[in-house]
Amino acid sequence: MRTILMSFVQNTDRAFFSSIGPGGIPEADYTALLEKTEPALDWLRSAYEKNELPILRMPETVDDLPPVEATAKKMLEGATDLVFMGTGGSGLGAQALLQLADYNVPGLALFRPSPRLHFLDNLDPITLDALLKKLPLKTTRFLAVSKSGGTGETLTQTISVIQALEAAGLGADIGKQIFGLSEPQQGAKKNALRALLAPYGVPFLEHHTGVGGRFSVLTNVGLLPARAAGLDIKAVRAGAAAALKPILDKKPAKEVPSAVGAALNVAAANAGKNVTVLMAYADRLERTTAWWVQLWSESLGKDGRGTTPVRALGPVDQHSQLQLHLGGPKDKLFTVVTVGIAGKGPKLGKDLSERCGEPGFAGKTIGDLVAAQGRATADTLAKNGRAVRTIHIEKLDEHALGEFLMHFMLETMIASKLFGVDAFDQPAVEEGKILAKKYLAEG
Ligand SMILES: O=P(O)(O)OC[C@H]1O[C@](O)(CO)[C@@H](O)[C@@H]1O
Repeated sequence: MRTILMSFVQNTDRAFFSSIGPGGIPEADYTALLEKTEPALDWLRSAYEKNELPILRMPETVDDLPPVEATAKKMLEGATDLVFMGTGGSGLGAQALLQLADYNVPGLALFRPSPRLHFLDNLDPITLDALLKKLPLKTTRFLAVSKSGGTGETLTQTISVIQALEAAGLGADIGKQIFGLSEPQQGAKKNALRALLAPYGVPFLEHHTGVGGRFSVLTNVGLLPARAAGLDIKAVRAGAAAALKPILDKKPAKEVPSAVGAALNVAAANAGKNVTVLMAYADRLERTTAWWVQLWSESLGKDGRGTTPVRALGPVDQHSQLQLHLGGPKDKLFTVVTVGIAGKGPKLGKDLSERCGEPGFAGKTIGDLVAAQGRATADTLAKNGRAVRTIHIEKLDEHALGEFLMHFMLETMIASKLFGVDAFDQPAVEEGKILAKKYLAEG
C-alpha cells in the first residue's frame, strides 16, 4: 500500500506474508490493527481540539518564533563557536535538523561557515576538558538545554563552563555568553539549571511544559539551534503540519501514513519481530535515525511491550549489518528510507570505469549508484523474506524533514495506543537518574 504525504511516499507492499512469504507480517492481523488505529486517530483529533497534547499544536504555533529569532541573533553576535549542551531529547532533535546545515556531515562539517557547531550531548571528561581548553572562550556562546533543569550531565557541563569562563577572566560576561532553555520555575519545585545560572543574569527561553524532550524538536529546543545554523524554521513547522493534516482531515486510517506505520510495527511485533530497523540512505538523516531511536525506545518500551529500534545508514552499513539482516533471524521490520539523489554528485568517466573493470559505472553519477543501492537493499530484503517498508523523500529540505519527524512522532503516539502503553513518561530512566546521584553523593 502506498500512502503519500507532501514530501514523501511510504510503501508497505513488501511487508506482508502475501507478498514475501513466511517472513512477512500476517495481513489479517495488520488489517485488524489498522482498524484499531481509528480510535487512536479520534484521540489525537480530540486532543488537538481540546489542546490537550501541545505537540499537536506546535506546527501552527507562531508566537514563540520572535524570541527564538532574537535569541539566535544574540547568540551569533561575534560568535566563532556555538556549544549546545543538553542530552537525549534536549539535543537529538536539534542535531537532526542541523544536519541540513551540514552539521556532523562526514568531511563537510569542517567546512561549514563560521560559527563552528558543537553538541555536547554525551558526558565525557576527556572530551569536555579538551574542548574547554581548545575553544576560544571569549567568542564562544553556550546554550544549556534541559526540560527538567535537573539532568546531571547538563548541570555538570554547565558548571564546568562557568568555571572555565571564570578562570579565563570572563566571569563578568557569563550572562552574555551562556543562554539557557528550561521549564519555568514551578511552585516550590526547584529548577537546578535556572538556580545555577540566575546569579549571572543568563537569559532563558522557556521549555514548553507540555512537550517532553523526545517530542520537542518542533519547539524552541529544536528550532533555536536550527535558526542559529541558518535554517528555515517556519518550513520545518509547515512540513510537520503536512504530516498531521490527514489526521485532522479525518482521512480513513489506511490513508494516514503514520497510522499505517504504527499498525505495521505493532503487527510486526505480534508476529515475533521484536526489532525495527530504520535504514536511511542519506548522510543528512543519520542524526534523525538517532533521534528516532530515543523516540521509539522511551515512548514504547514499557510494561514488557515495545520493540527494539536499530538505526542504520546506507550504503555504509550494508558493509556491516546487512549480512545479519539478510541471513539472520527473521525478527525484524525494515524501513528503508531513500532520497531523490539520482543524477546527483560526481559523474563517473568511461575510461576510469572501464579500467577498474566496471564499465557499468560509466556515465552514471554517485547519486545513481546510491539510489540503486537503496532500491537493491529493499528488494533483496524482500526477496529474502524480510518485511520491508520503504519511504522515499524526493527533496530533503526543512519542509520534508519537518514532515518526516512529525510522521514518526505521530506513528509512535499511535503505536503507543496499540501497545497499550503511555507514550509520554519514562519511569524506568528516572529511577536510574536518582540512583546515580545517590551513588555520586555517597562517593
Ligand atoms: O531535558 P532534560 O530534563 O534534561 O532530560 C534529558 C533527557 O533525559 C530523559 O529524561 C531520560 O533520562 C529524556 O527523556 C530526556 O530527553
